[in-house]
Amino acid sequence: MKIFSSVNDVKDLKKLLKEAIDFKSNPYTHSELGKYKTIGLVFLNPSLRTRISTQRAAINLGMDVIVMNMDKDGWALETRDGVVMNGTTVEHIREAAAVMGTYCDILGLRSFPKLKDKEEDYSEEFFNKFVEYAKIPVVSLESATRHPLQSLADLVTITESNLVKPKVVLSWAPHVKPLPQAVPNSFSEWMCAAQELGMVDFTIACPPGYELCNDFTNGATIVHDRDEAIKNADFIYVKNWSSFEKYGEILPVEKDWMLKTKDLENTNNAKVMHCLPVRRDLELSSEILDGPNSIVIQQAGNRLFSAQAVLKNILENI
Ligand SMILES: NCCC[C@H](NC(=O)CCC(=O)O)C(=O)O
Ligand SMILES: NC(=O)OP(=O)(O)O
Repeated sequence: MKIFSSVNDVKDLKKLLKEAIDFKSNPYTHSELGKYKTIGLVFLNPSLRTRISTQRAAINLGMDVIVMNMDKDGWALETRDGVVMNGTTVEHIREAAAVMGTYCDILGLRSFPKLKDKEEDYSEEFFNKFVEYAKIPVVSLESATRHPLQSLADLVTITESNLVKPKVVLSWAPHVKPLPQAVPNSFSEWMCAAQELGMVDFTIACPPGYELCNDFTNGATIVHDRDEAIKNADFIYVKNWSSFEKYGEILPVEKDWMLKTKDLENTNNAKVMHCLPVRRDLELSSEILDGPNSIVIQQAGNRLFSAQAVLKNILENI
């Protein structure tokens, strides 16, 4: 593996899952693999889980880690070609990515979408340019349209339950801010791939107008009635996202979509997931987060072993 930006970069999904699960019981089996290798983690947006789990994953593999908070500590980046840089941007991504590529063996990049221009965000222009100019392996730490390290950890969490073909429901949740579609797109893409392998049964529940881009939902059952969708569910993945159709907008929603304990009555005692950070009692009720059905901490814990499996695969190819 040279680039990790989506499920399409994974040759053998079941093998990668097994590697992640194996690292959970034996984190130091490859502690020499990354000796004298350095990963640079470049953040254009905030992060808690991705930052720390990827650092720890690299350390477990014997790597050195450099973190660059580009948004706070770097020069303002220009991404457009052919412009005279007489405004606020100081350094072009052509030089910035190329230079970081000479200092590191692997780079990780977090860059959220701007949510203004659908075409610009969905072309993954920023991530792709970074890959092109860095000229070394790059791992997505969440890009404009996907969050593959999160989705791998999500699939690890579902797989380690050992349920046979569990019913998994991605359930839209309310929020006060327009959030990216990256997490739900990516979760859906990975669940659709897992469904093709017979591993899960996958449904998306969202209010009308909140349907995700078709490119990510191939094979998913899509419904607008949340209560119907979660009947007999084994896992409910709660997440807010802004509208794809009316790009980046928050649309009026009739019903109360925040999941509460009583909503779990007709489920198969569903485990509740969320990528975090979560806004309590806005996106998800505290009674669920603090109750026995929440597995959000276990899910976040699996970020470490998922990142480790991905870095192992990249290190084996450089
Ligand atoms: N990396 C995990 C999710 C990141 C982002 N959440 C946020 O921006 C939350 C912001 C807030 O709640 O104000 C998202 O949903 O894509
Ligand atoms: N879930 C997740 O990616 O969290 P951070 O944004 O804190 O990294």
